[in-house]
Amino acid sequence: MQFLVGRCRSLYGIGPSLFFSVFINDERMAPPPSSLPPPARSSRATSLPLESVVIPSPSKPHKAQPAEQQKNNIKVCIRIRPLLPSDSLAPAAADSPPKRVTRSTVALRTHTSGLVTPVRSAAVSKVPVNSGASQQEPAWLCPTPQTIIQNPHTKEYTSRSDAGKSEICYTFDRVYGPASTNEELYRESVADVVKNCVAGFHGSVFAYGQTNSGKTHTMTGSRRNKDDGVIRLAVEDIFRQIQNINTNSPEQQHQQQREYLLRVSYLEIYNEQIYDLLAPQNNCNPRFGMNSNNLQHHHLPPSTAVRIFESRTEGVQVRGLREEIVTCPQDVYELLDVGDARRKVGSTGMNTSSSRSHSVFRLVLESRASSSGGSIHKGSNNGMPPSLAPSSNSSVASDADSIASGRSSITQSLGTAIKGPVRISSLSLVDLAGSESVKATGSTGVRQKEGQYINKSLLTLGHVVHKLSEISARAEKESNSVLLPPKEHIPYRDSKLTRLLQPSLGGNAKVCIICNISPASANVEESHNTLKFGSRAKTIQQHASITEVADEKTLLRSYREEIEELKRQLNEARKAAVEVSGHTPAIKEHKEQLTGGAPSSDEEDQDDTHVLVSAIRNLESLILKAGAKSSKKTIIEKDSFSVDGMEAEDTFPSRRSLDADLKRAENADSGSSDSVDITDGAKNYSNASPEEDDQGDLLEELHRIQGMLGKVMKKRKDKPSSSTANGKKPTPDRDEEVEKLRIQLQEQEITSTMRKADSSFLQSQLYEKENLLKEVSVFLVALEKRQRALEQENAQLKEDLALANTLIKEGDKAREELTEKLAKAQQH
Ligand SMILES: Nc1ncnc2c1ncn2[C@@H]1O[C@H](COP(=O)(O)OP(=O)(O)OP(=O)(O)O)[C@@H](O)[C@H]1O
Repeated sequence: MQFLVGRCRSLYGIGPSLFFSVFINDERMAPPPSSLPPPARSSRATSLPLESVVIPSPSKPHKAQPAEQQKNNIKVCIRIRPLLPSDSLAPAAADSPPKRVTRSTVALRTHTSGLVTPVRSAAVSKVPVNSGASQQEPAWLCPTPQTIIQNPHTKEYTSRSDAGKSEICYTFDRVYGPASTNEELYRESVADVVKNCVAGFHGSVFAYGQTNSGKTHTMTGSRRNKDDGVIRLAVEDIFRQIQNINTNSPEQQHQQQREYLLRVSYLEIYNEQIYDLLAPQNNCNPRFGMNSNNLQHHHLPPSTAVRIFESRTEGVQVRGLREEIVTCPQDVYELLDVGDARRKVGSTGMNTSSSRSHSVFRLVLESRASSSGGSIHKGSNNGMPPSLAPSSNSSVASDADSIASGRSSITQSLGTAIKGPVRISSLSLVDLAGSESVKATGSTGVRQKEGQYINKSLLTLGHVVHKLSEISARAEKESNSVLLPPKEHIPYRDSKLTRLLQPSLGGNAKVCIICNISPASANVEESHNTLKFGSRAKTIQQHASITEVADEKTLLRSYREEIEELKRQLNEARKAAVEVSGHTPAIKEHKEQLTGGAPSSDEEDQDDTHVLVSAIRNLESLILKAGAKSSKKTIIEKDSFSVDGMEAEDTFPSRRSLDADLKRAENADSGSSDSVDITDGAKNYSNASPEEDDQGDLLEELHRIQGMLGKVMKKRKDKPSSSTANGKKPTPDRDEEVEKLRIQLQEQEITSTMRKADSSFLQSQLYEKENLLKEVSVFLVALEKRQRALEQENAQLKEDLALANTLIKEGDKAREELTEKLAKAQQH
């Protein structure tokens, strides 16, 4: 299995028009590509739209899953946090007079699993329970791992609407008690969504609940206590799963070998504005020099506002949102640190570090079968294609040869693989801000305003869930499967939160909703609301399907093709150089005489080739071999990264080590003053605005290598012949002729390489312009139509006006006549 990664980030979107969703059972695989409908558009991969991140949108109505299966696509679990000392100090609790509730015959037992059960037979003395947190009883009991009931001792805290009911028992997929751990919750409730996501299904995990109920603790965990939250556990799990895919039996291995490309984004919705938590600002790009040590809140620039919009063809998109390509958990953790530090947090009367925004961390996985027939992995280099074999300094020529000879086998095997469908899935991990009452939090001013925005968006989420559950219930009643999108209006557009979550709630994702509740009796009413929300969400029926893209519009494929093209170019250049300068023994001999054994230009050329080979290897190294074990939470950064996966990469090389590797390859050639400025891209990158960055940093990477290729050619052209440099007379005509030929050839190579680079660049430009033109012409047509309609309206209005004027005149005349008549009559 391979793992395809990149060192640059990209803003990048793929419109659903280019997608098709293939309904398949969870266990079954998608139909073969041949049965897939043709792509809506096709173009070179390099001309991908780079300006927006597409939120996977609900698929078009398609054949429905059986209702039972649809229900299983949404899992709801409850988590009760432990009682905190602050619970007794919360304003709501403080507001209510301490009630002397006495225990009678029911005692509680907290099991090691966190389950809290009543022990009915126990004789318990009567003690007040609301006189302090330590003496408080939890307001909730979990008689079974799936049920939750309110502690009968806290009935007086129940709202009037629920008070009449004898015992409200809620049932969920799983209820976690106060002693439960993040890891346990992850393993039992979330891991399945993540597993499915690696298999190609979209997935979403939400933490929902009132403020101070433990959502952030669940999703983010506590670094201080080394207690990872769901997000980190999911990230680690995804990488582990990708690695482990190869550890199956050889037969399965053959079927399952896939390469993956992962990218992440992180946003927050604060006061109904979307902010990019990973946006680089003021040279503070997370990719350059940012590490967890300098992530003090006050050192970080604020996040950047981005825009959400929805088009009929492209679905929900976030324009300007940054996506980072990641190669190992460590990469993701660094980004998470950046985002978490930027997220808006404030102190309220209920929570000293209350999230003031909803956050959405999103991981997109592109994957495809890495070979068809497995030929890509067969060969002499431990089963790897020659181009992926490890190299040493002494094997420059053989490396280049490897690249050359590997070409045919790669293009053969990739020829089919590149054309194969690319599977795209996303995992959204959402930490919602908590609902809060002004009375309970005691918020004023900014905090109060934030609270209003939070409540409003959560209210809309509640409406959406309510509507969806109604639709599902009706469909079930009619024993129909739900067809999406439903015809009824669902108020997704009423808040940014629901617009963003639309694909997860009304789309085709597998969802896990974690409802966090507080154990404090003062919060019983809010907890009931949360449980009701969870119960409703549980009834939603949801499709889950794998999305596969048949055309070229994926980052994965675009990357692959560019690498192949680069290798081809290098191979051509090298072959030509060998033909001219190295392969005629007589010339070689003569040159040796002239140079007296000093390094010849051939050797220098070989050095250049080595630089190129290293550079290409760096690109190639973006294709990582997985399959080896990664030690838990310990991702070792390797200084030099071998691209041979069979040489046991015990871990994923981090983006930083890849960067360093590439830099080394670049620096190896830094002596020349006429060098193509290969660092420009990086400089521009760190200073560029997100919009500028949109223009394909990935391609920049590839073009950089192309630039290096050009540079080597140029150097060869400019370089005086080695014999001259050596102070020996370049007498023989033959040698001059050879030199001349060499120069001519190099010129041709340069021209051809540049042309190819230009052509690919121009092609992408052309495509963009064409698209723009299309949009403009559509707009113009609409405008013209509108103009014609307006002109017609205008003409009609003129006619009406003329008519009205005539009528007025006639009226005036009639009035005058009447006036005259009246005057006459009066005279008489
Ligand atoms: N399972 C748990 N174990 C220990 N402490 C917890 C647990 N869950 C929550 N807490 C603690 O409870 C407090 C509130 O948790 P947290 O900030 O995660 O709540 P929240 O629901 O995210 O609140 P808000 O919506 O205001 O951001 C924190 O001090 C946190 O450490």
